[in-house]
Order: sequence, then structure tokens, then C-alpha cells
Amino acid sequence: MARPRQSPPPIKSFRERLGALRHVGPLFLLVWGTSAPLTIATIGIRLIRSLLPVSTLYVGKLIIDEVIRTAALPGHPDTWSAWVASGLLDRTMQLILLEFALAIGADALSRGGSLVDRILGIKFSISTTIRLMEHSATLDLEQFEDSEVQDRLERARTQTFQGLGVMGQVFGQVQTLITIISFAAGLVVYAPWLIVLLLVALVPAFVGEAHFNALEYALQWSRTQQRRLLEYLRQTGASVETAKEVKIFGLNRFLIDRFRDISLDTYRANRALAIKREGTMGLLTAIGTAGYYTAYGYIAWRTLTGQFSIGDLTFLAGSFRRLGDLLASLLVGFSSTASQALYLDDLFSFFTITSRIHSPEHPRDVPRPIAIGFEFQDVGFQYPGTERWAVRHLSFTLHAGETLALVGENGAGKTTIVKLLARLYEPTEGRILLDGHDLREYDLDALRANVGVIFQDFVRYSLTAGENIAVGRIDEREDKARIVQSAEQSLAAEMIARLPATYDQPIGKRFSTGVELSGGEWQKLAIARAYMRDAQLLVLDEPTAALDARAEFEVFQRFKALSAGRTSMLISHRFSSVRMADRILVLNEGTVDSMGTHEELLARKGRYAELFELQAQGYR
Ligand SMILES: Nc1ncnc2c1ncn2[C@@H]1O[C@H](COP(=O)(O)OP(=O)(O)OP(=O)(O)O)[C@@H](O)[C@H]1O
Repeated sequence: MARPRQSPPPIKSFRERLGALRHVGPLFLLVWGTSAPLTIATIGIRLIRSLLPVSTLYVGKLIIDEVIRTAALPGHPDTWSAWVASGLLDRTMQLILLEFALAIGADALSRGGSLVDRILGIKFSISTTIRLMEHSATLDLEQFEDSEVQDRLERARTQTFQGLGVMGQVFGQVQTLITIISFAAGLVVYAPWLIVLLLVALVPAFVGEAHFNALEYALQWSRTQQRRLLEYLRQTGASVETAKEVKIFGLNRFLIDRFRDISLDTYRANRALAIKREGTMGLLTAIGTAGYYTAYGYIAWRTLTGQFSIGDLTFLAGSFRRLGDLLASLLVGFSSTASQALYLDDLFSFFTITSRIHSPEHPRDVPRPIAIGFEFQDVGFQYPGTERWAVRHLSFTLHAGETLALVGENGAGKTTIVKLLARLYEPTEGRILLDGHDLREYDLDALRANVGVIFQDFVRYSLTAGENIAVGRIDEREDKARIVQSAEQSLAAEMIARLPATYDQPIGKRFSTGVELSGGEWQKLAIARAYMRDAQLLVLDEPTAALDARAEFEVFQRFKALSAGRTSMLISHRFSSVRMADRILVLNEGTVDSMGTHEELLARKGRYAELFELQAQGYR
């Protein structure tokens, strides 16, 4: 297992980071699309909350001034009841009640706000995940096999549960901004230059924060592959699919050590950055604190000289401290939002990946029945990112209604031919015709609906037995008769009848009620998918390898009988099965070696005869 290569960290300039803020608009639309009422609720609550702090502080100032004024009155009452009776306490009491109401209101709004945000967050994560799944479904096989696309998907996936955070930050900042304006309005009345002092004191912290956010993003970005590898190791070490082999080979220690190694590496990089960040930021924040105490001294002095009341002193000192904190959080928050918006790049950039294999604008109908067949004209194919030709100069015809077997050694190109037939890939050179027209001229979905392929590495769905067959044609999953018939055709019916819940039996060990099947039983289930499909071309790409010789013979005999009138292709390494085909195409290193019936090919005494003889000897 090779260590993932590290991409150079993309440290973005301040401008680029600001540029990422362009995603805030589309993000807002995503959030709004998730739930308009909740979005309105969160904005409304934040608006009200933004004005509460200054109101509370100002009422506090009024209380202090009122208490000092009342205490200084000559000949005030001695007892509590006399105080109340005199009416002198009325205003103080009213003010205290008002502040109490504000405090209760603030608490309630804060709880209500988190509740709304939490619900919105869950809904957002679900709806964005669904969008990601929908978009992933449009991508080509080639793109899935590309590790760069996998990285982007992983980064986008992270955003499905973090994305709302950015929106929350933006809302939070608007809230902070309004609070700041309300506090600043108070300060401007008393001492405007204090605001300038505040700003100057905060700039260094802001710049520092912005710088470290960029470093942090670059670090996370460059570690995407490692994160995927860690996830892979964790899963391989502890999943039902791998448990058997991991135990037999005793791979646990190896996997855990590899996991520890790679996470240590990530941990060290994160720690180094965290230490640098906190150290530097500590110093820069101290500058802001110095600014605050300078202002505090000034306000205290003005109070001593009688220009400010004690109430003013508490209001101003309070305002100033809160304003300092708020400005710092606004500036830092702004820089962090800009950096977080970079992560949104990952989300939105995934949505910009588009498939390369599409239907044409005016597709032709897939002929029914197919009259001529599929013709390969000098087809060559290189897998993306490779120089090697997996197949080249392939020219042959798969006639309508015939059963063609593909034979060749491992890596000869058999599966590649099947993938090209189903347009999972496009030929790099040459073309494939269906009834005289390039495959690219047909509607992609209609073409795929007409091609039923069961691959050697078919998927073992953790679904019921019936559903495992129905996936062959998922919109007919309610058609029980069709499922049962497909199972009978693929010889799976007998095995399903023995399952405790027959067709409704969950299969696979992933969930508690699941029953595990043998390899051959899984294959019979998978082959039934081909019969479920109303496809004109049926392909069995070696899904029978785990069947015993008799079972494979029966499956193929049945396959041939049932595909009468249909075009079919089968791939097998067993010549007893291959010889049943009408014609056999022998492949050698991606090119056609020979083609003919079993008898013709034997008579030619070429590669086919040689391979056949080799296998026959094994049975003597
Ligand atoms: N996704 C892929 N990316 C790059 N190369 C691939 C990919 N799939 C197959 N190849 C290469 O293409 C060649 C042909 O592979 P293919 O799977 O068609 O062989 P095959 O005849 O079906 O072999 P087998 O009998 O082992 O199933 C092989 O050399 C293989 O390494």
C-alpha cells in the first residue's frame, strides 16, 4: 500500500480568500431551500438578540445612577416598609424588573436560537447529502475511478455537515455587527476617539488570525488523501466484509500500526500549527488588551474630574470592554468566515464536475429487435491515466441473436470489451456500431436498459433475497412473479426456498437479521438479475467462477436456452461452458487472436486448441 502522495498545500492569498465569499450567496440559497421558515426564524432571533446587550447595559447604568441619586437624597426613610411607602423605590424597582425581563428574554432567545439552528443543521446535512448523492449518480465510471474525484467527493462530503456552520457564522457576524453599531452609538456620544483606539489595537490580531486560518485550510486540504486512507484502514480493520481475511492473515496489527503511523504524522503537523498559532495570537491579543486598559484609565480619570457619573463609568467601561470583544470577534470571525468559505469551494466545486458520457441531443431509439448486432470497428482503449492499450485494433461483430463466448488469459481485455459495450467507457479510437449506428447516437439510459451485464465482481447488496434480484430492474421490484421467475431461471429459487423468510430474507451479515450465503449462492442470486431485466443483450462476465462445474454447466445451458432470440455474451475460463456458445472470440493481449465455433477453432490448432488441451489435460 503506497503512502498517498501529498499535494502541495494551496496557501491562498487574502484576495482569493475574500473571493471565496462569493459562495455565501449560493450557500444561502441552499440553506433557504432546506427550510425557508427556519431560515427566517434564525435570522429574526439573531436580529432581536443583537440589540439586547446594549439595552441591558444601559438599563444597568440607569439603575446605578438612580440608586446613587436616591441614596444621596436628604432624610430618606429608615425601614423597608417606609421606603416602599415613600414611593422613592418605584423607579429602581421598575428598572430592575426591566433588566430581569431582558435577561430572561435573552436566555429564551438564545435557547430558541440554538434549537432552530440545530434543526436547520440536521435538515441541511440531509438535503445536501442527497444532492451530493444525486450528483455522484450522474458521474461516469471513469470519474469514480479517479482518485482526484474521490478526494473532491470526500471534501464535499465533509461540507454536508460543516457547510451550515459558515452560514451560521455569517448570520452571527451580522448580529455582532448590529450589536457593535448599537454600542458604538453610545460611545460616540461620550468619546468618539475611543473607537479609533479600539480599531488600531485590534488590527494585529485580525491579520494574525487571517494568516493562521489560511495555513490551517492549506494543511487540511493537503491531507485529504491521508484522511481517506485513514478511513479505509479503519474500515478494513473492522468490517464484516474484511473480517475473515484480516483474521486469517493476522492483518490487524499491521492495519493498526499503519493507522497509528499516518495519524501520528497528521497529529504532529496539526500540533505544530496549533502551537505556533496560539503563541503568536497570545502576543497579538495582548496589544488589544493594552488598548482597553488605556481607555479604562481615561474614563476613570474623566469620572474623577466629575465629567462622567458613576453610571456613565460602568456603562462606558462595560461598553468599551464589550465593544472590544465584539470587534475582535467580528474581525476574527470575518477572517474565519472567509477561510471557511474556502471549504465551500470544495462543496461547490464537486457540483461542477460533470460527466463526459452523455446522450446526444437528438438520440435515436434503440432498435427492437436488434437486427444486425454490435460491430467493433478497429476499437482501441486506454484506461484514463495509462499509456497501455487495454485493447487495440479490435474488429469483430456480435451478431444479433447469437451467443458469443470471450476467451483469453487474465488481463486479455474481456471485461474491457463489456464495459465498452455498455458505454461505461468510450473507445479511445475506433467505434462500436449498433445496427449500423455509433453507440454514441443512442440514448444512454435506453442503451444501458438494453444491456444486462452481470460482472464477476457483482455487488452483494445487504438487502432481501427478492430485492437482490429486483435490482436488475428496480422499478419492477413489486412484481413478485417476475422475481420468482428470474430466480427459477437462474437456479436460485431452490436455495431461496430454504431461507427462513424466503424472498423477504435479508441477506448478508451487515445487519442483525441477515443470513450469509455461500459464494455460489450469491452468484445464482446475481445471475437472476440478468433475467429480471428486459435486456436485448445479456452478458455474463464470469459471475459463475464460484459455481461448481455442474452448476456452471447448468447455468450456462439455461442461459443459452433462455437467451434464444436474444444476443448474449459469456465470459468463462471453463471450456466446457465456452464450447456451448455459437461462436468463440479468442483474445490475446487486447487483440483478436481468432474467432469461430469450438470445432473450427480446435481444427485450427492455434491458441484456443492449446488452451483447451491444457485444461483437458488437467481433467485426465
Ligand atoms: N480501471 C482500470 N484502470 C486501469 N487499467 C485497467 C482497469 N481495468 C482493467 N485495466 C487493465 O486493462 C487490461 C484488461 O483488463 P480486463 O479487465 O479487460 O481483463 P480481463 O480479460 O477481463 O481479465 P480477467 O480474466 O482477469 O478478468 C488489464 O491489463 C488491466 O490491468
